[in-house]
Amino acid sequence: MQGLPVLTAAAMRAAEQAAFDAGVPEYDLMERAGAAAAEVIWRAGGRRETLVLCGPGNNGGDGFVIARLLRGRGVPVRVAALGESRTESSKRARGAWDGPVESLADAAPAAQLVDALFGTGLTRGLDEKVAGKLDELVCRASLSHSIDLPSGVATDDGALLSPVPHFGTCIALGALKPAHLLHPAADRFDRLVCADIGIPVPSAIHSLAVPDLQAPEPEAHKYTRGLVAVIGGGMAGASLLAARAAAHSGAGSIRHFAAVVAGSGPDAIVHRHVVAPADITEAVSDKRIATVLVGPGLGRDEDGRARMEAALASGHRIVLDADALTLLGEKGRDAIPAGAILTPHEGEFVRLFGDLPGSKIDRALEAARLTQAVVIYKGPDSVIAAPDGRAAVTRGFSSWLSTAGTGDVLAGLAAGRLAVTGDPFRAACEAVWLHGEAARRAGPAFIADDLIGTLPAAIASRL
Ligand SMILES: NC(=O)C1=CN([C@@H]2O[C@H](COP(=O)(O)OP(=O)(O)OC[C@H]3O[C@@H](n4cnc5c(N)ncnc54)[C@H](OP(=O)(O)O)[C@@H]3O)[C@@H](O)[C@H]2O)[C@@H](O)CC1
Ligand SMILES: [K+]
Repeated sequence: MQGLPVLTAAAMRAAEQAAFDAGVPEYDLMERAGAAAAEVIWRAGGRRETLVLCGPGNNGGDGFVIARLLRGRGVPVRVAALGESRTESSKRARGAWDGPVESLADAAPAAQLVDALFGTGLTRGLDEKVAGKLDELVCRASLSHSIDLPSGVATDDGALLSPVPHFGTCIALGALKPAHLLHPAADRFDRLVCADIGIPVPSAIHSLAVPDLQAPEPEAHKYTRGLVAVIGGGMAGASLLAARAAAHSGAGSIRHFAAVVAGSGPDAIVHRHVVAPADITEAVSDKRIATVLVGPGLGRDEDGRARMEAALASGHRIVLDADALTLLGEKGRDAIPAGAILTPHEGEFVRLFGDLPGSKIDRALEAARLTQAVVIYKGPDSVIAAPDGRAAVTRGFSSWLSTAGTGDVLAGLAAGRLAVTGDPFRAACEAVWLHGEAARRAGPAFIADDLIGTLPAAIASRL
């Protein structure tokens, strides 16, 4: 279950170099990249009048190849360049274009715009005039495509180095780059297409794959399918929401221990009103428990702390969320057991790990390495990172997920899938995907409870 590989600029250059070393002529790669991108543009735009903007590097070289191939298909194409071509391959591609080359500053808009100004070689923001001209031309086109990356984004962390217009399509070449998935760059285009350029692109980082799920074995019973214990505190609504998500995750049996009496929940969940933290110890001593979830509705007081300690001491596989993460931030992350799943949002992440350097992917991977836990670093671009260096990054999930209680649902799903699979990274990836798919099916303006209702259909779609 792998998504598309994600490579940094340096990793992509290394993959290209390996191809050159294996005998692939350098210019061939540019022709392949240009041909793959031209195909995508042709399918979208047909014979629409097209303006291709070409920068000084190899991204610009791709642009010249695209222009030539589209013209060969009868598309009326104009080319506008930002200065001279500086690399050998881009000079060759420019030489093979036998039409005129306008200057970018003077270029008039066209119905279709192709941005081949800068790709992975961009090291600083675009000049104000260039950024302004690009914005104008993109806004005046009815179709716009950025080649490899929208010009102005930082390849490796998704930052905007200068203002970047909003493109219709981004055509990634050879592999995804972090900026295709990480915000704010990932929000600068609607549609993402990854064009194959025929070279191996090895990476431990992928876009989040659509999972393959299995129905229970014929001999399965409620314990073999996984018993999840959800430990709540004084705010039983949050832990009940998590328990309900776990109950619809595929796990076989759910127990919910809250310090206060929860509102009505499905009778299939065993609810127990457990007030004294010592009684939590007894409640989680059942050897049949596959996974413990602690955090949603826990509270950050002494009582919450004692309940979390009891959960940690149980020795079961554990998912730590919400208040448990904040309490661990105070207690020290050494208390996190190896093999746990952590589900921090931005604030909880910083409280636990401080200001780690690098992209969101780098930070998630470092957090996973430090704790030997699987980290679901939540946000519009959630990153799931494993201690062994694997990571999966989401794209395009519903922005309606930014509502109260959805984190509790995700935590319950993670606990449920961990109980089913016994594999923290796989469970975390499946949970995040199911959460996003349940949200897609719930449509706009849903509340967290609605996700419980769409979960069975989300699961059914992957059986
Ligand atoms: N390698 C391959 O074979 C293949 C690569 N492929 C393609 O190559 C792309 C990477 O190409 P690339 O490395 O040449 O970098 P690119 O993004 O074109 O720009 C670098 C140039 O821009 C300049 N520059 C930077 N910032 C600037 C600024 N703000 N304002 C002005 N100038 C600025 C910088 O100059 P310098 O920083 O040295 O001053 C340099 O001249 C990649 O995304 C993909 O599209 C595909 O064809 C597949 C085969
Ligand atoms: K570009």
